[in-house]
Amino acid sequence: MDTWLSFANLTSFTTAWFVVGPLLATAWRLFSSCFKRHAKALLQLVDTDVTLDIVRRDWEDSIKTSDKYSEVKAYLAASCSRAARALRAENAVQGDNKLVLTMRLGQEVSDEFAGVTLWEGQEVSDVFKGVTVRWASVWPTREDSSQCLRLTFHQRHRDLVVGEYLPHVRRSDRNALLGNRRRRLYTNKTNDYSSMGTGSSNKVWTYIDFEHPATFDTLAMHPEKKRKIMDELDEFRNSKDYYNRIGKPWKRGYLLYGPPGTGKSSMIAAMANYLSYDIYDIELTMVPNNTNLRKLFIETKGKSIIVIEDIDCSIDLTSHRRSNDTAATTASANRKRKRTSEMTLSGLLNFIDGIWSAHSGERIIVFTTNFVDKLDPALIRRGRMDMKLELSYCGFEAFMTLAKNYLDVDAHPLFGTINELLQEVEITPADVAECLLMPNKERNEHGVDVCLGRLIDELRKRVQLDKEKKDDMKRVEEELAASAAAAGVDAKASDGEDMENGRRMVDPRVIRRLGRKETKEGDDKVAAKPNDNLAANNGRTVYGGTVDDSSSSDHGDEMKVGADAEANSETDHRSSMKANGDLGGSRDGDYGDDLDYDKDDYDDDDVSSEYDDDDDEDDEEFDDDS
Ligand SMILES: Nc1ncnc2c1ncn2[C@@H]1O[C@H](COP(=O)(O)OP(=O)(O)OP(=O)(O)O)[C@@H](O)[C@H]1O
Repeated sequence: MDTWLSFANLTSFTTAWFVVGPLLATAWRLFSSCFKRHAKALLQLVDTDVTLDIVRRDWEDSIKTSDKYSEVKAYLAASCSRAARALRAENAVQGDNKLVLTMRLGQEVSDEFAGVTLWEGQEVSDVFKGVTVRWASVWPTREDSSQCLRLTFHQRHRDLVVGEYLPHVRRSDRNALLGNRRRRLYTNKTNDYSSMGTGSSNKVWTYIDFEHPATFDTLAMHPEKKRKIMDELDEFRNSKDYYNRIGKPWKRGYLLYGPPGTGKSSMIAAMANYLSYDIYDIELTMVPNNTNLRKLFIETKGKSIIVIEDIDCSIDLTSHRRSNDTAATTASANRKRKRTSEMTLSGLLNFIDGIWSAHSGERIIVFTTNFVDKLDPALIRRGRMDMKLELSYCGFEAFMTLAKNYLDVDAHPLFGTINELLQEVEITPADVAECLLMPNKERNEHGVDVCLGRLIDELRKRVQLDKEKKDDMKRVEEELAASAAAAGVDAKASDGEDMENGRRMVDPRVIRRLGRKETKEGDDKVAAKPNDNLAANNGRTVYGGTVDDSSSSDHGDEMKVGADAEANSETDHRSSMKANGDLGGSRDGDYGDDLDYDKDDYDDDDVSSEYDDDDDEDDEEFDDDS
């Protein structure tokens, strides 16, 4: 009976459970969803914070760290040393042994603004117009792959934070933010980074501290010119609104040109030190194509100087636009072109002032060259290169700066002599500086006299050599003219043309005739080559393509065979004159037969090995276009 009763109870309980269970479950579901809804509303009443993420990259496949991320990071880095526990030490400006502490990402940091700091453990808040905000650095997680700086603030301050605080952070001057952090000198990595991903390890630039001590004070140039450059730089850095108004990217282009040793690199260093900008020194020959160049430019930051030195050697800036101008193409240029990349002039121009140029705030682009005439006019046209600055030989004003820097003298009885000599000869500031360098052993009361005396000796030597060069030049011209007249060719027709860097080219027909050696008609291929590109340069008679200006201190009494100055097949100028001298007694119209070449110096093997290097275009260059 009991068993039956308990069985009946169990059955009714089970039945009841089957009926009541679902009802209970439904009721619970209703209750919990209702509770959750209200709990959420309740929570919102309690938790009033809003978070705003400043992400490192605006979208997944962005190739650039976003500007706002960099700006906020710089803003935070400036004040982190007071709050963050993980710091990074950077060198302070030169001469200052202190370290600049900046934030290491991954730490909660706080910021102080308007003089009030609320500090609570790791969380110090920035107070802006009485409103407190907090910052944190957030690393990517499995759910969210973006790295960001997270700003937390009360929701009722949303308008103030978004409308005023964030613009304030972004506007803050980076110089003030980074305090006296040392400037950086960036250079491009050598790898092909067009295929790189977007991770932070895939950086296209590497850098070192920029420690060049040149300033406008130490730069030797005319004070007025110097003042003008400094004024322009000041105007540029304060012209953000102006550039916005006229709809131009906030950038400025400088072309620095002049002979080696006249201070182009020193000028760039002085500009960077004056503006407190970083320098990005682009080695164009390491950039395989335009895609890589784009990546490089995009990864530069504002407040920087982008430098491309010796632009004429880095990229072929002439042939694309002047394919017919074969005469200006030299053998060495052709070789360099072979080495260079698929990067083009138009690719470069695109980054100077194309649609890619307008990013990341103010920047200065500087090109340097020793040969301004070689550059494509498109590259240096107005608007693209805002200022073309010639750095030239040392004048008296520039010398005075060097004397002050090197010898600490403002006046000296020898200055008058130096002034006179400087007007007679060309000497670079680098060469003057060399004379004024005072070794330890000379540092006594006569040291200044010794250095100035050394400079005067050097200047006098150059005056004498210049005179000799001019005499030689005159004689060569007379001899060429006489030879040409005898050959029935108008030597003046094309000579005097300034084909390259002031070098005088002589009518190729004269050259061909002068150079022909034991040749039959139509068979002058090898024999004519040594002389095909004879050029007279300041008294030097040069066979081949390029005159190396740096060898001008060799004072010109030389004859060279070869495509460029690296060719060391030099011989005494006098022997070349011998060849020319024999021309005078040559037979009518056939000077080649009478040429008395020194076989050792003009051995065919030497000649052909010189020319083997050249490509077809070189031959074109030497073609007689008559
Ligand atoms: N205008 C100048 N003022 C002060 N120093 C100078 C000047 N020009 C040259 N010098 C001295 O000569 C050295 C070489 O100068 P710098 O490298 O600036 O010349 P550059 O024109 O850039 O030469 P290059 O074309 O060969 O690169 C400098 O370290 C500096 O000591």
